[in-house]
Amino acid sequence: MRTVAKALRQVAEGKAAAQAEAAEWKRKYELETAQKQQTRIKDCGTCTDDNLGKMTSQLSLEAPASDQTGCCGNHGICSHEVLQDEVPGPNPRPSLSMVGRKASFRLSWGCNGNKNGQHKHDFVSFEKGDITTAERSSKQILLKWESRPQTVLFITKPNSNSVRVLCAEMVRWLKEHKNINVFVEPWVSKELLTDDSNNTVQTWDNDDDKKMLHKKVDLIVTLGGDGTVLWAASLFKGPVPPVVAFAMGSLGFMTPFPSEQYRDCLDNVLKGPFSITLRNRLQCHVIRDAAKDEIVTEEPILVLNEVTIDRGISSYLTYLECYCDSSFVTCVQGDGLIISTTSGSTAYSLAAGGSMVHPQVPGILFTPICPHSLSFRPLILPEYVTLRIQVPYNSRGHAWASFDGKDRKQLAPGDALICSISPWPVPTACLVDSTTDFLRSIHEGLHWNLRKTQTLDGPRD
Ligand SMILES: NC(=O)c1ccc[n+]([C@@H]2O[C@H](COP(=O)([O-])OP(=O)(O)OC[C@H]3O[C@@H](n4cnc5c(N)ncnc54)[C@H](O)[C@@H]3O)[C@@H](O)[C@H]2O)c1
Ligand SMILES: Nc1ncnc2c1ncn2[C@@H]1O[C@H](COP(=O)(O)OP(=O)(O)OP(=O)(O)O)[C@@H](O)[C@H]1O
Repeated sequence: MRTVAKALRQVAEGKAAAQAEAAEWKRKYELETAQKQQTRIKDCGTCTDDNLGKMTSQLSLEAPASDQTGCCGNHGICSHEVLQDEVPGPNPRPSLSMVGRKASFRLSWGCNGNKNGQHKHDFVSFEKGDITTAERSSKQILLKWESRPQTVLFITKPNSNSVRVLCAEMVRWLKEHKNINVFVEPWVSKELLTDDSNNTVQTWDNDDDKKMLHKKVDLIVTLGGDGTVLWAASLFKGPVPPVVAFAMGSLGFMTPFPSEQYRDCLDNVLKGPFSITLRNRLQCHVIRDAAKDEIVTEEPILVLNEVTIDRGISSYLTYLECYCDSSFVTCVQGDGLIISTTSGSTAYSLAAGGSMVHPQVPGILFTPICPHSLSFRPLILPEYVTLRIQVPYNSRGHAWASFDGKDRKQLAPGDALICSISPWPVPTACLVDSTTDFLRSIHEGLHWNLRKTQTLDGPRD
């Protein structure tokens, strides 16, 4: 019996290794294709130092010659790609014809007093108004507008009267005092219209328009808690415009801006420059055993916090085989496994015993949920790896994957989940800077290491 089990395991491992290799080649091919198709950075030498110029030699930005103007900065990546106004067709839809040009901006390293940019280690590339990052910057990133932002998308927590009232007030202020175009979700436009607060907000009426939001929106404003930030990010399957998250929830780990000071906060952001945290996301592919030979089985799912694979309603232990690139990591036997971003390190992963990690630390957290083993400690893996979580053929039950706590998908024996860092981070505006905001949130949100101070009286050395 043991020999048979060993043989079964060897077959499963062999198959899994082959699948891992196939998954890795597919990922590399997709990444290379995406880089070739996307952009080419030409003649941007004045805004990058030699080091950066070498690293960005493979990437380039195709900006139409007529739009290409001289670089304006010395320590950042500029793009002068400005999207053409939509030319109204025979019956132009208001949401299309009213949108002006998308603002362009420059990302630079906020090194204190250092003028020659020698701190630049990794780079952030800016392509056609979309922020992508192949590596992580090791310094505070600043966003500086190169043209005035004109369009703001509001994402609000549902079923909250205070949020609805504030949203209507902010929309009115932005339109009357800042001449900003406002987009809202379809259900919000109905509320604002019934409120008659300001019936010239724009929305979308189909998925094609929704997919093009990142080409029209300069800034996202969220009114709610962390879940509203997660929801806002989930609307963007590719590049995400900068997010300004106002705190209207209970915890507010990713919502640093006080809602009562929205005028000053938005003034500062619209004027710029302002600090941003590039929050990496995980892109997850479900590979069905039945469709293992097809190149792509299901749409990738992007998560800002984590993807969990658990036993769902099954009363059996989960049994998951985990691979990192093509190396076998371990078998998880317990309630499940959390694969988390550093932003999600203070969420479910923390509750399951994982570490709290600064959101700018490049990494992927690997945290078991109630493992039935005394020695299974959480891991933090590099951000450049691809993880494959396989439900083995000899697993007693199915597993369930959930993405940022939602959209559960059942995984049958033989199915696998492939996870890697997405090239589309969520750029969130900082109230102060990435580190100050992170420390404030663990102090105020989680009361981290809050302890009475020992008094002076008592024994001495
Ligand atoms: N046992 C747990 O701690 C547990 C269980 C399920 C889900 N969650 C978390 O809830 C998230 C979904 O959030 P939601 O608001 O949609 O659901 P929700 O309304 O159930 O809120 C869950 C709580 O997690 C907090 N939270 C969310 N993201 C966070 C982050 N990055 N850092 C610190 N706290 C965070 C929220 O503020 C909220 O208080 C999931 O991604 C998961 O991380 C936690
Ligand atoms: N615009 C939206 N449309 C649909 N669902 C949303 C939207 N905004 C937020 N949600 C969902 O509503 C839930 C609650 O949102 P959120 O977490 O922001 O508020 P909260 O729970 O009151 O605050 P906290 O998370 O700080 O406790 C989340 O699960 C989130 O996914």
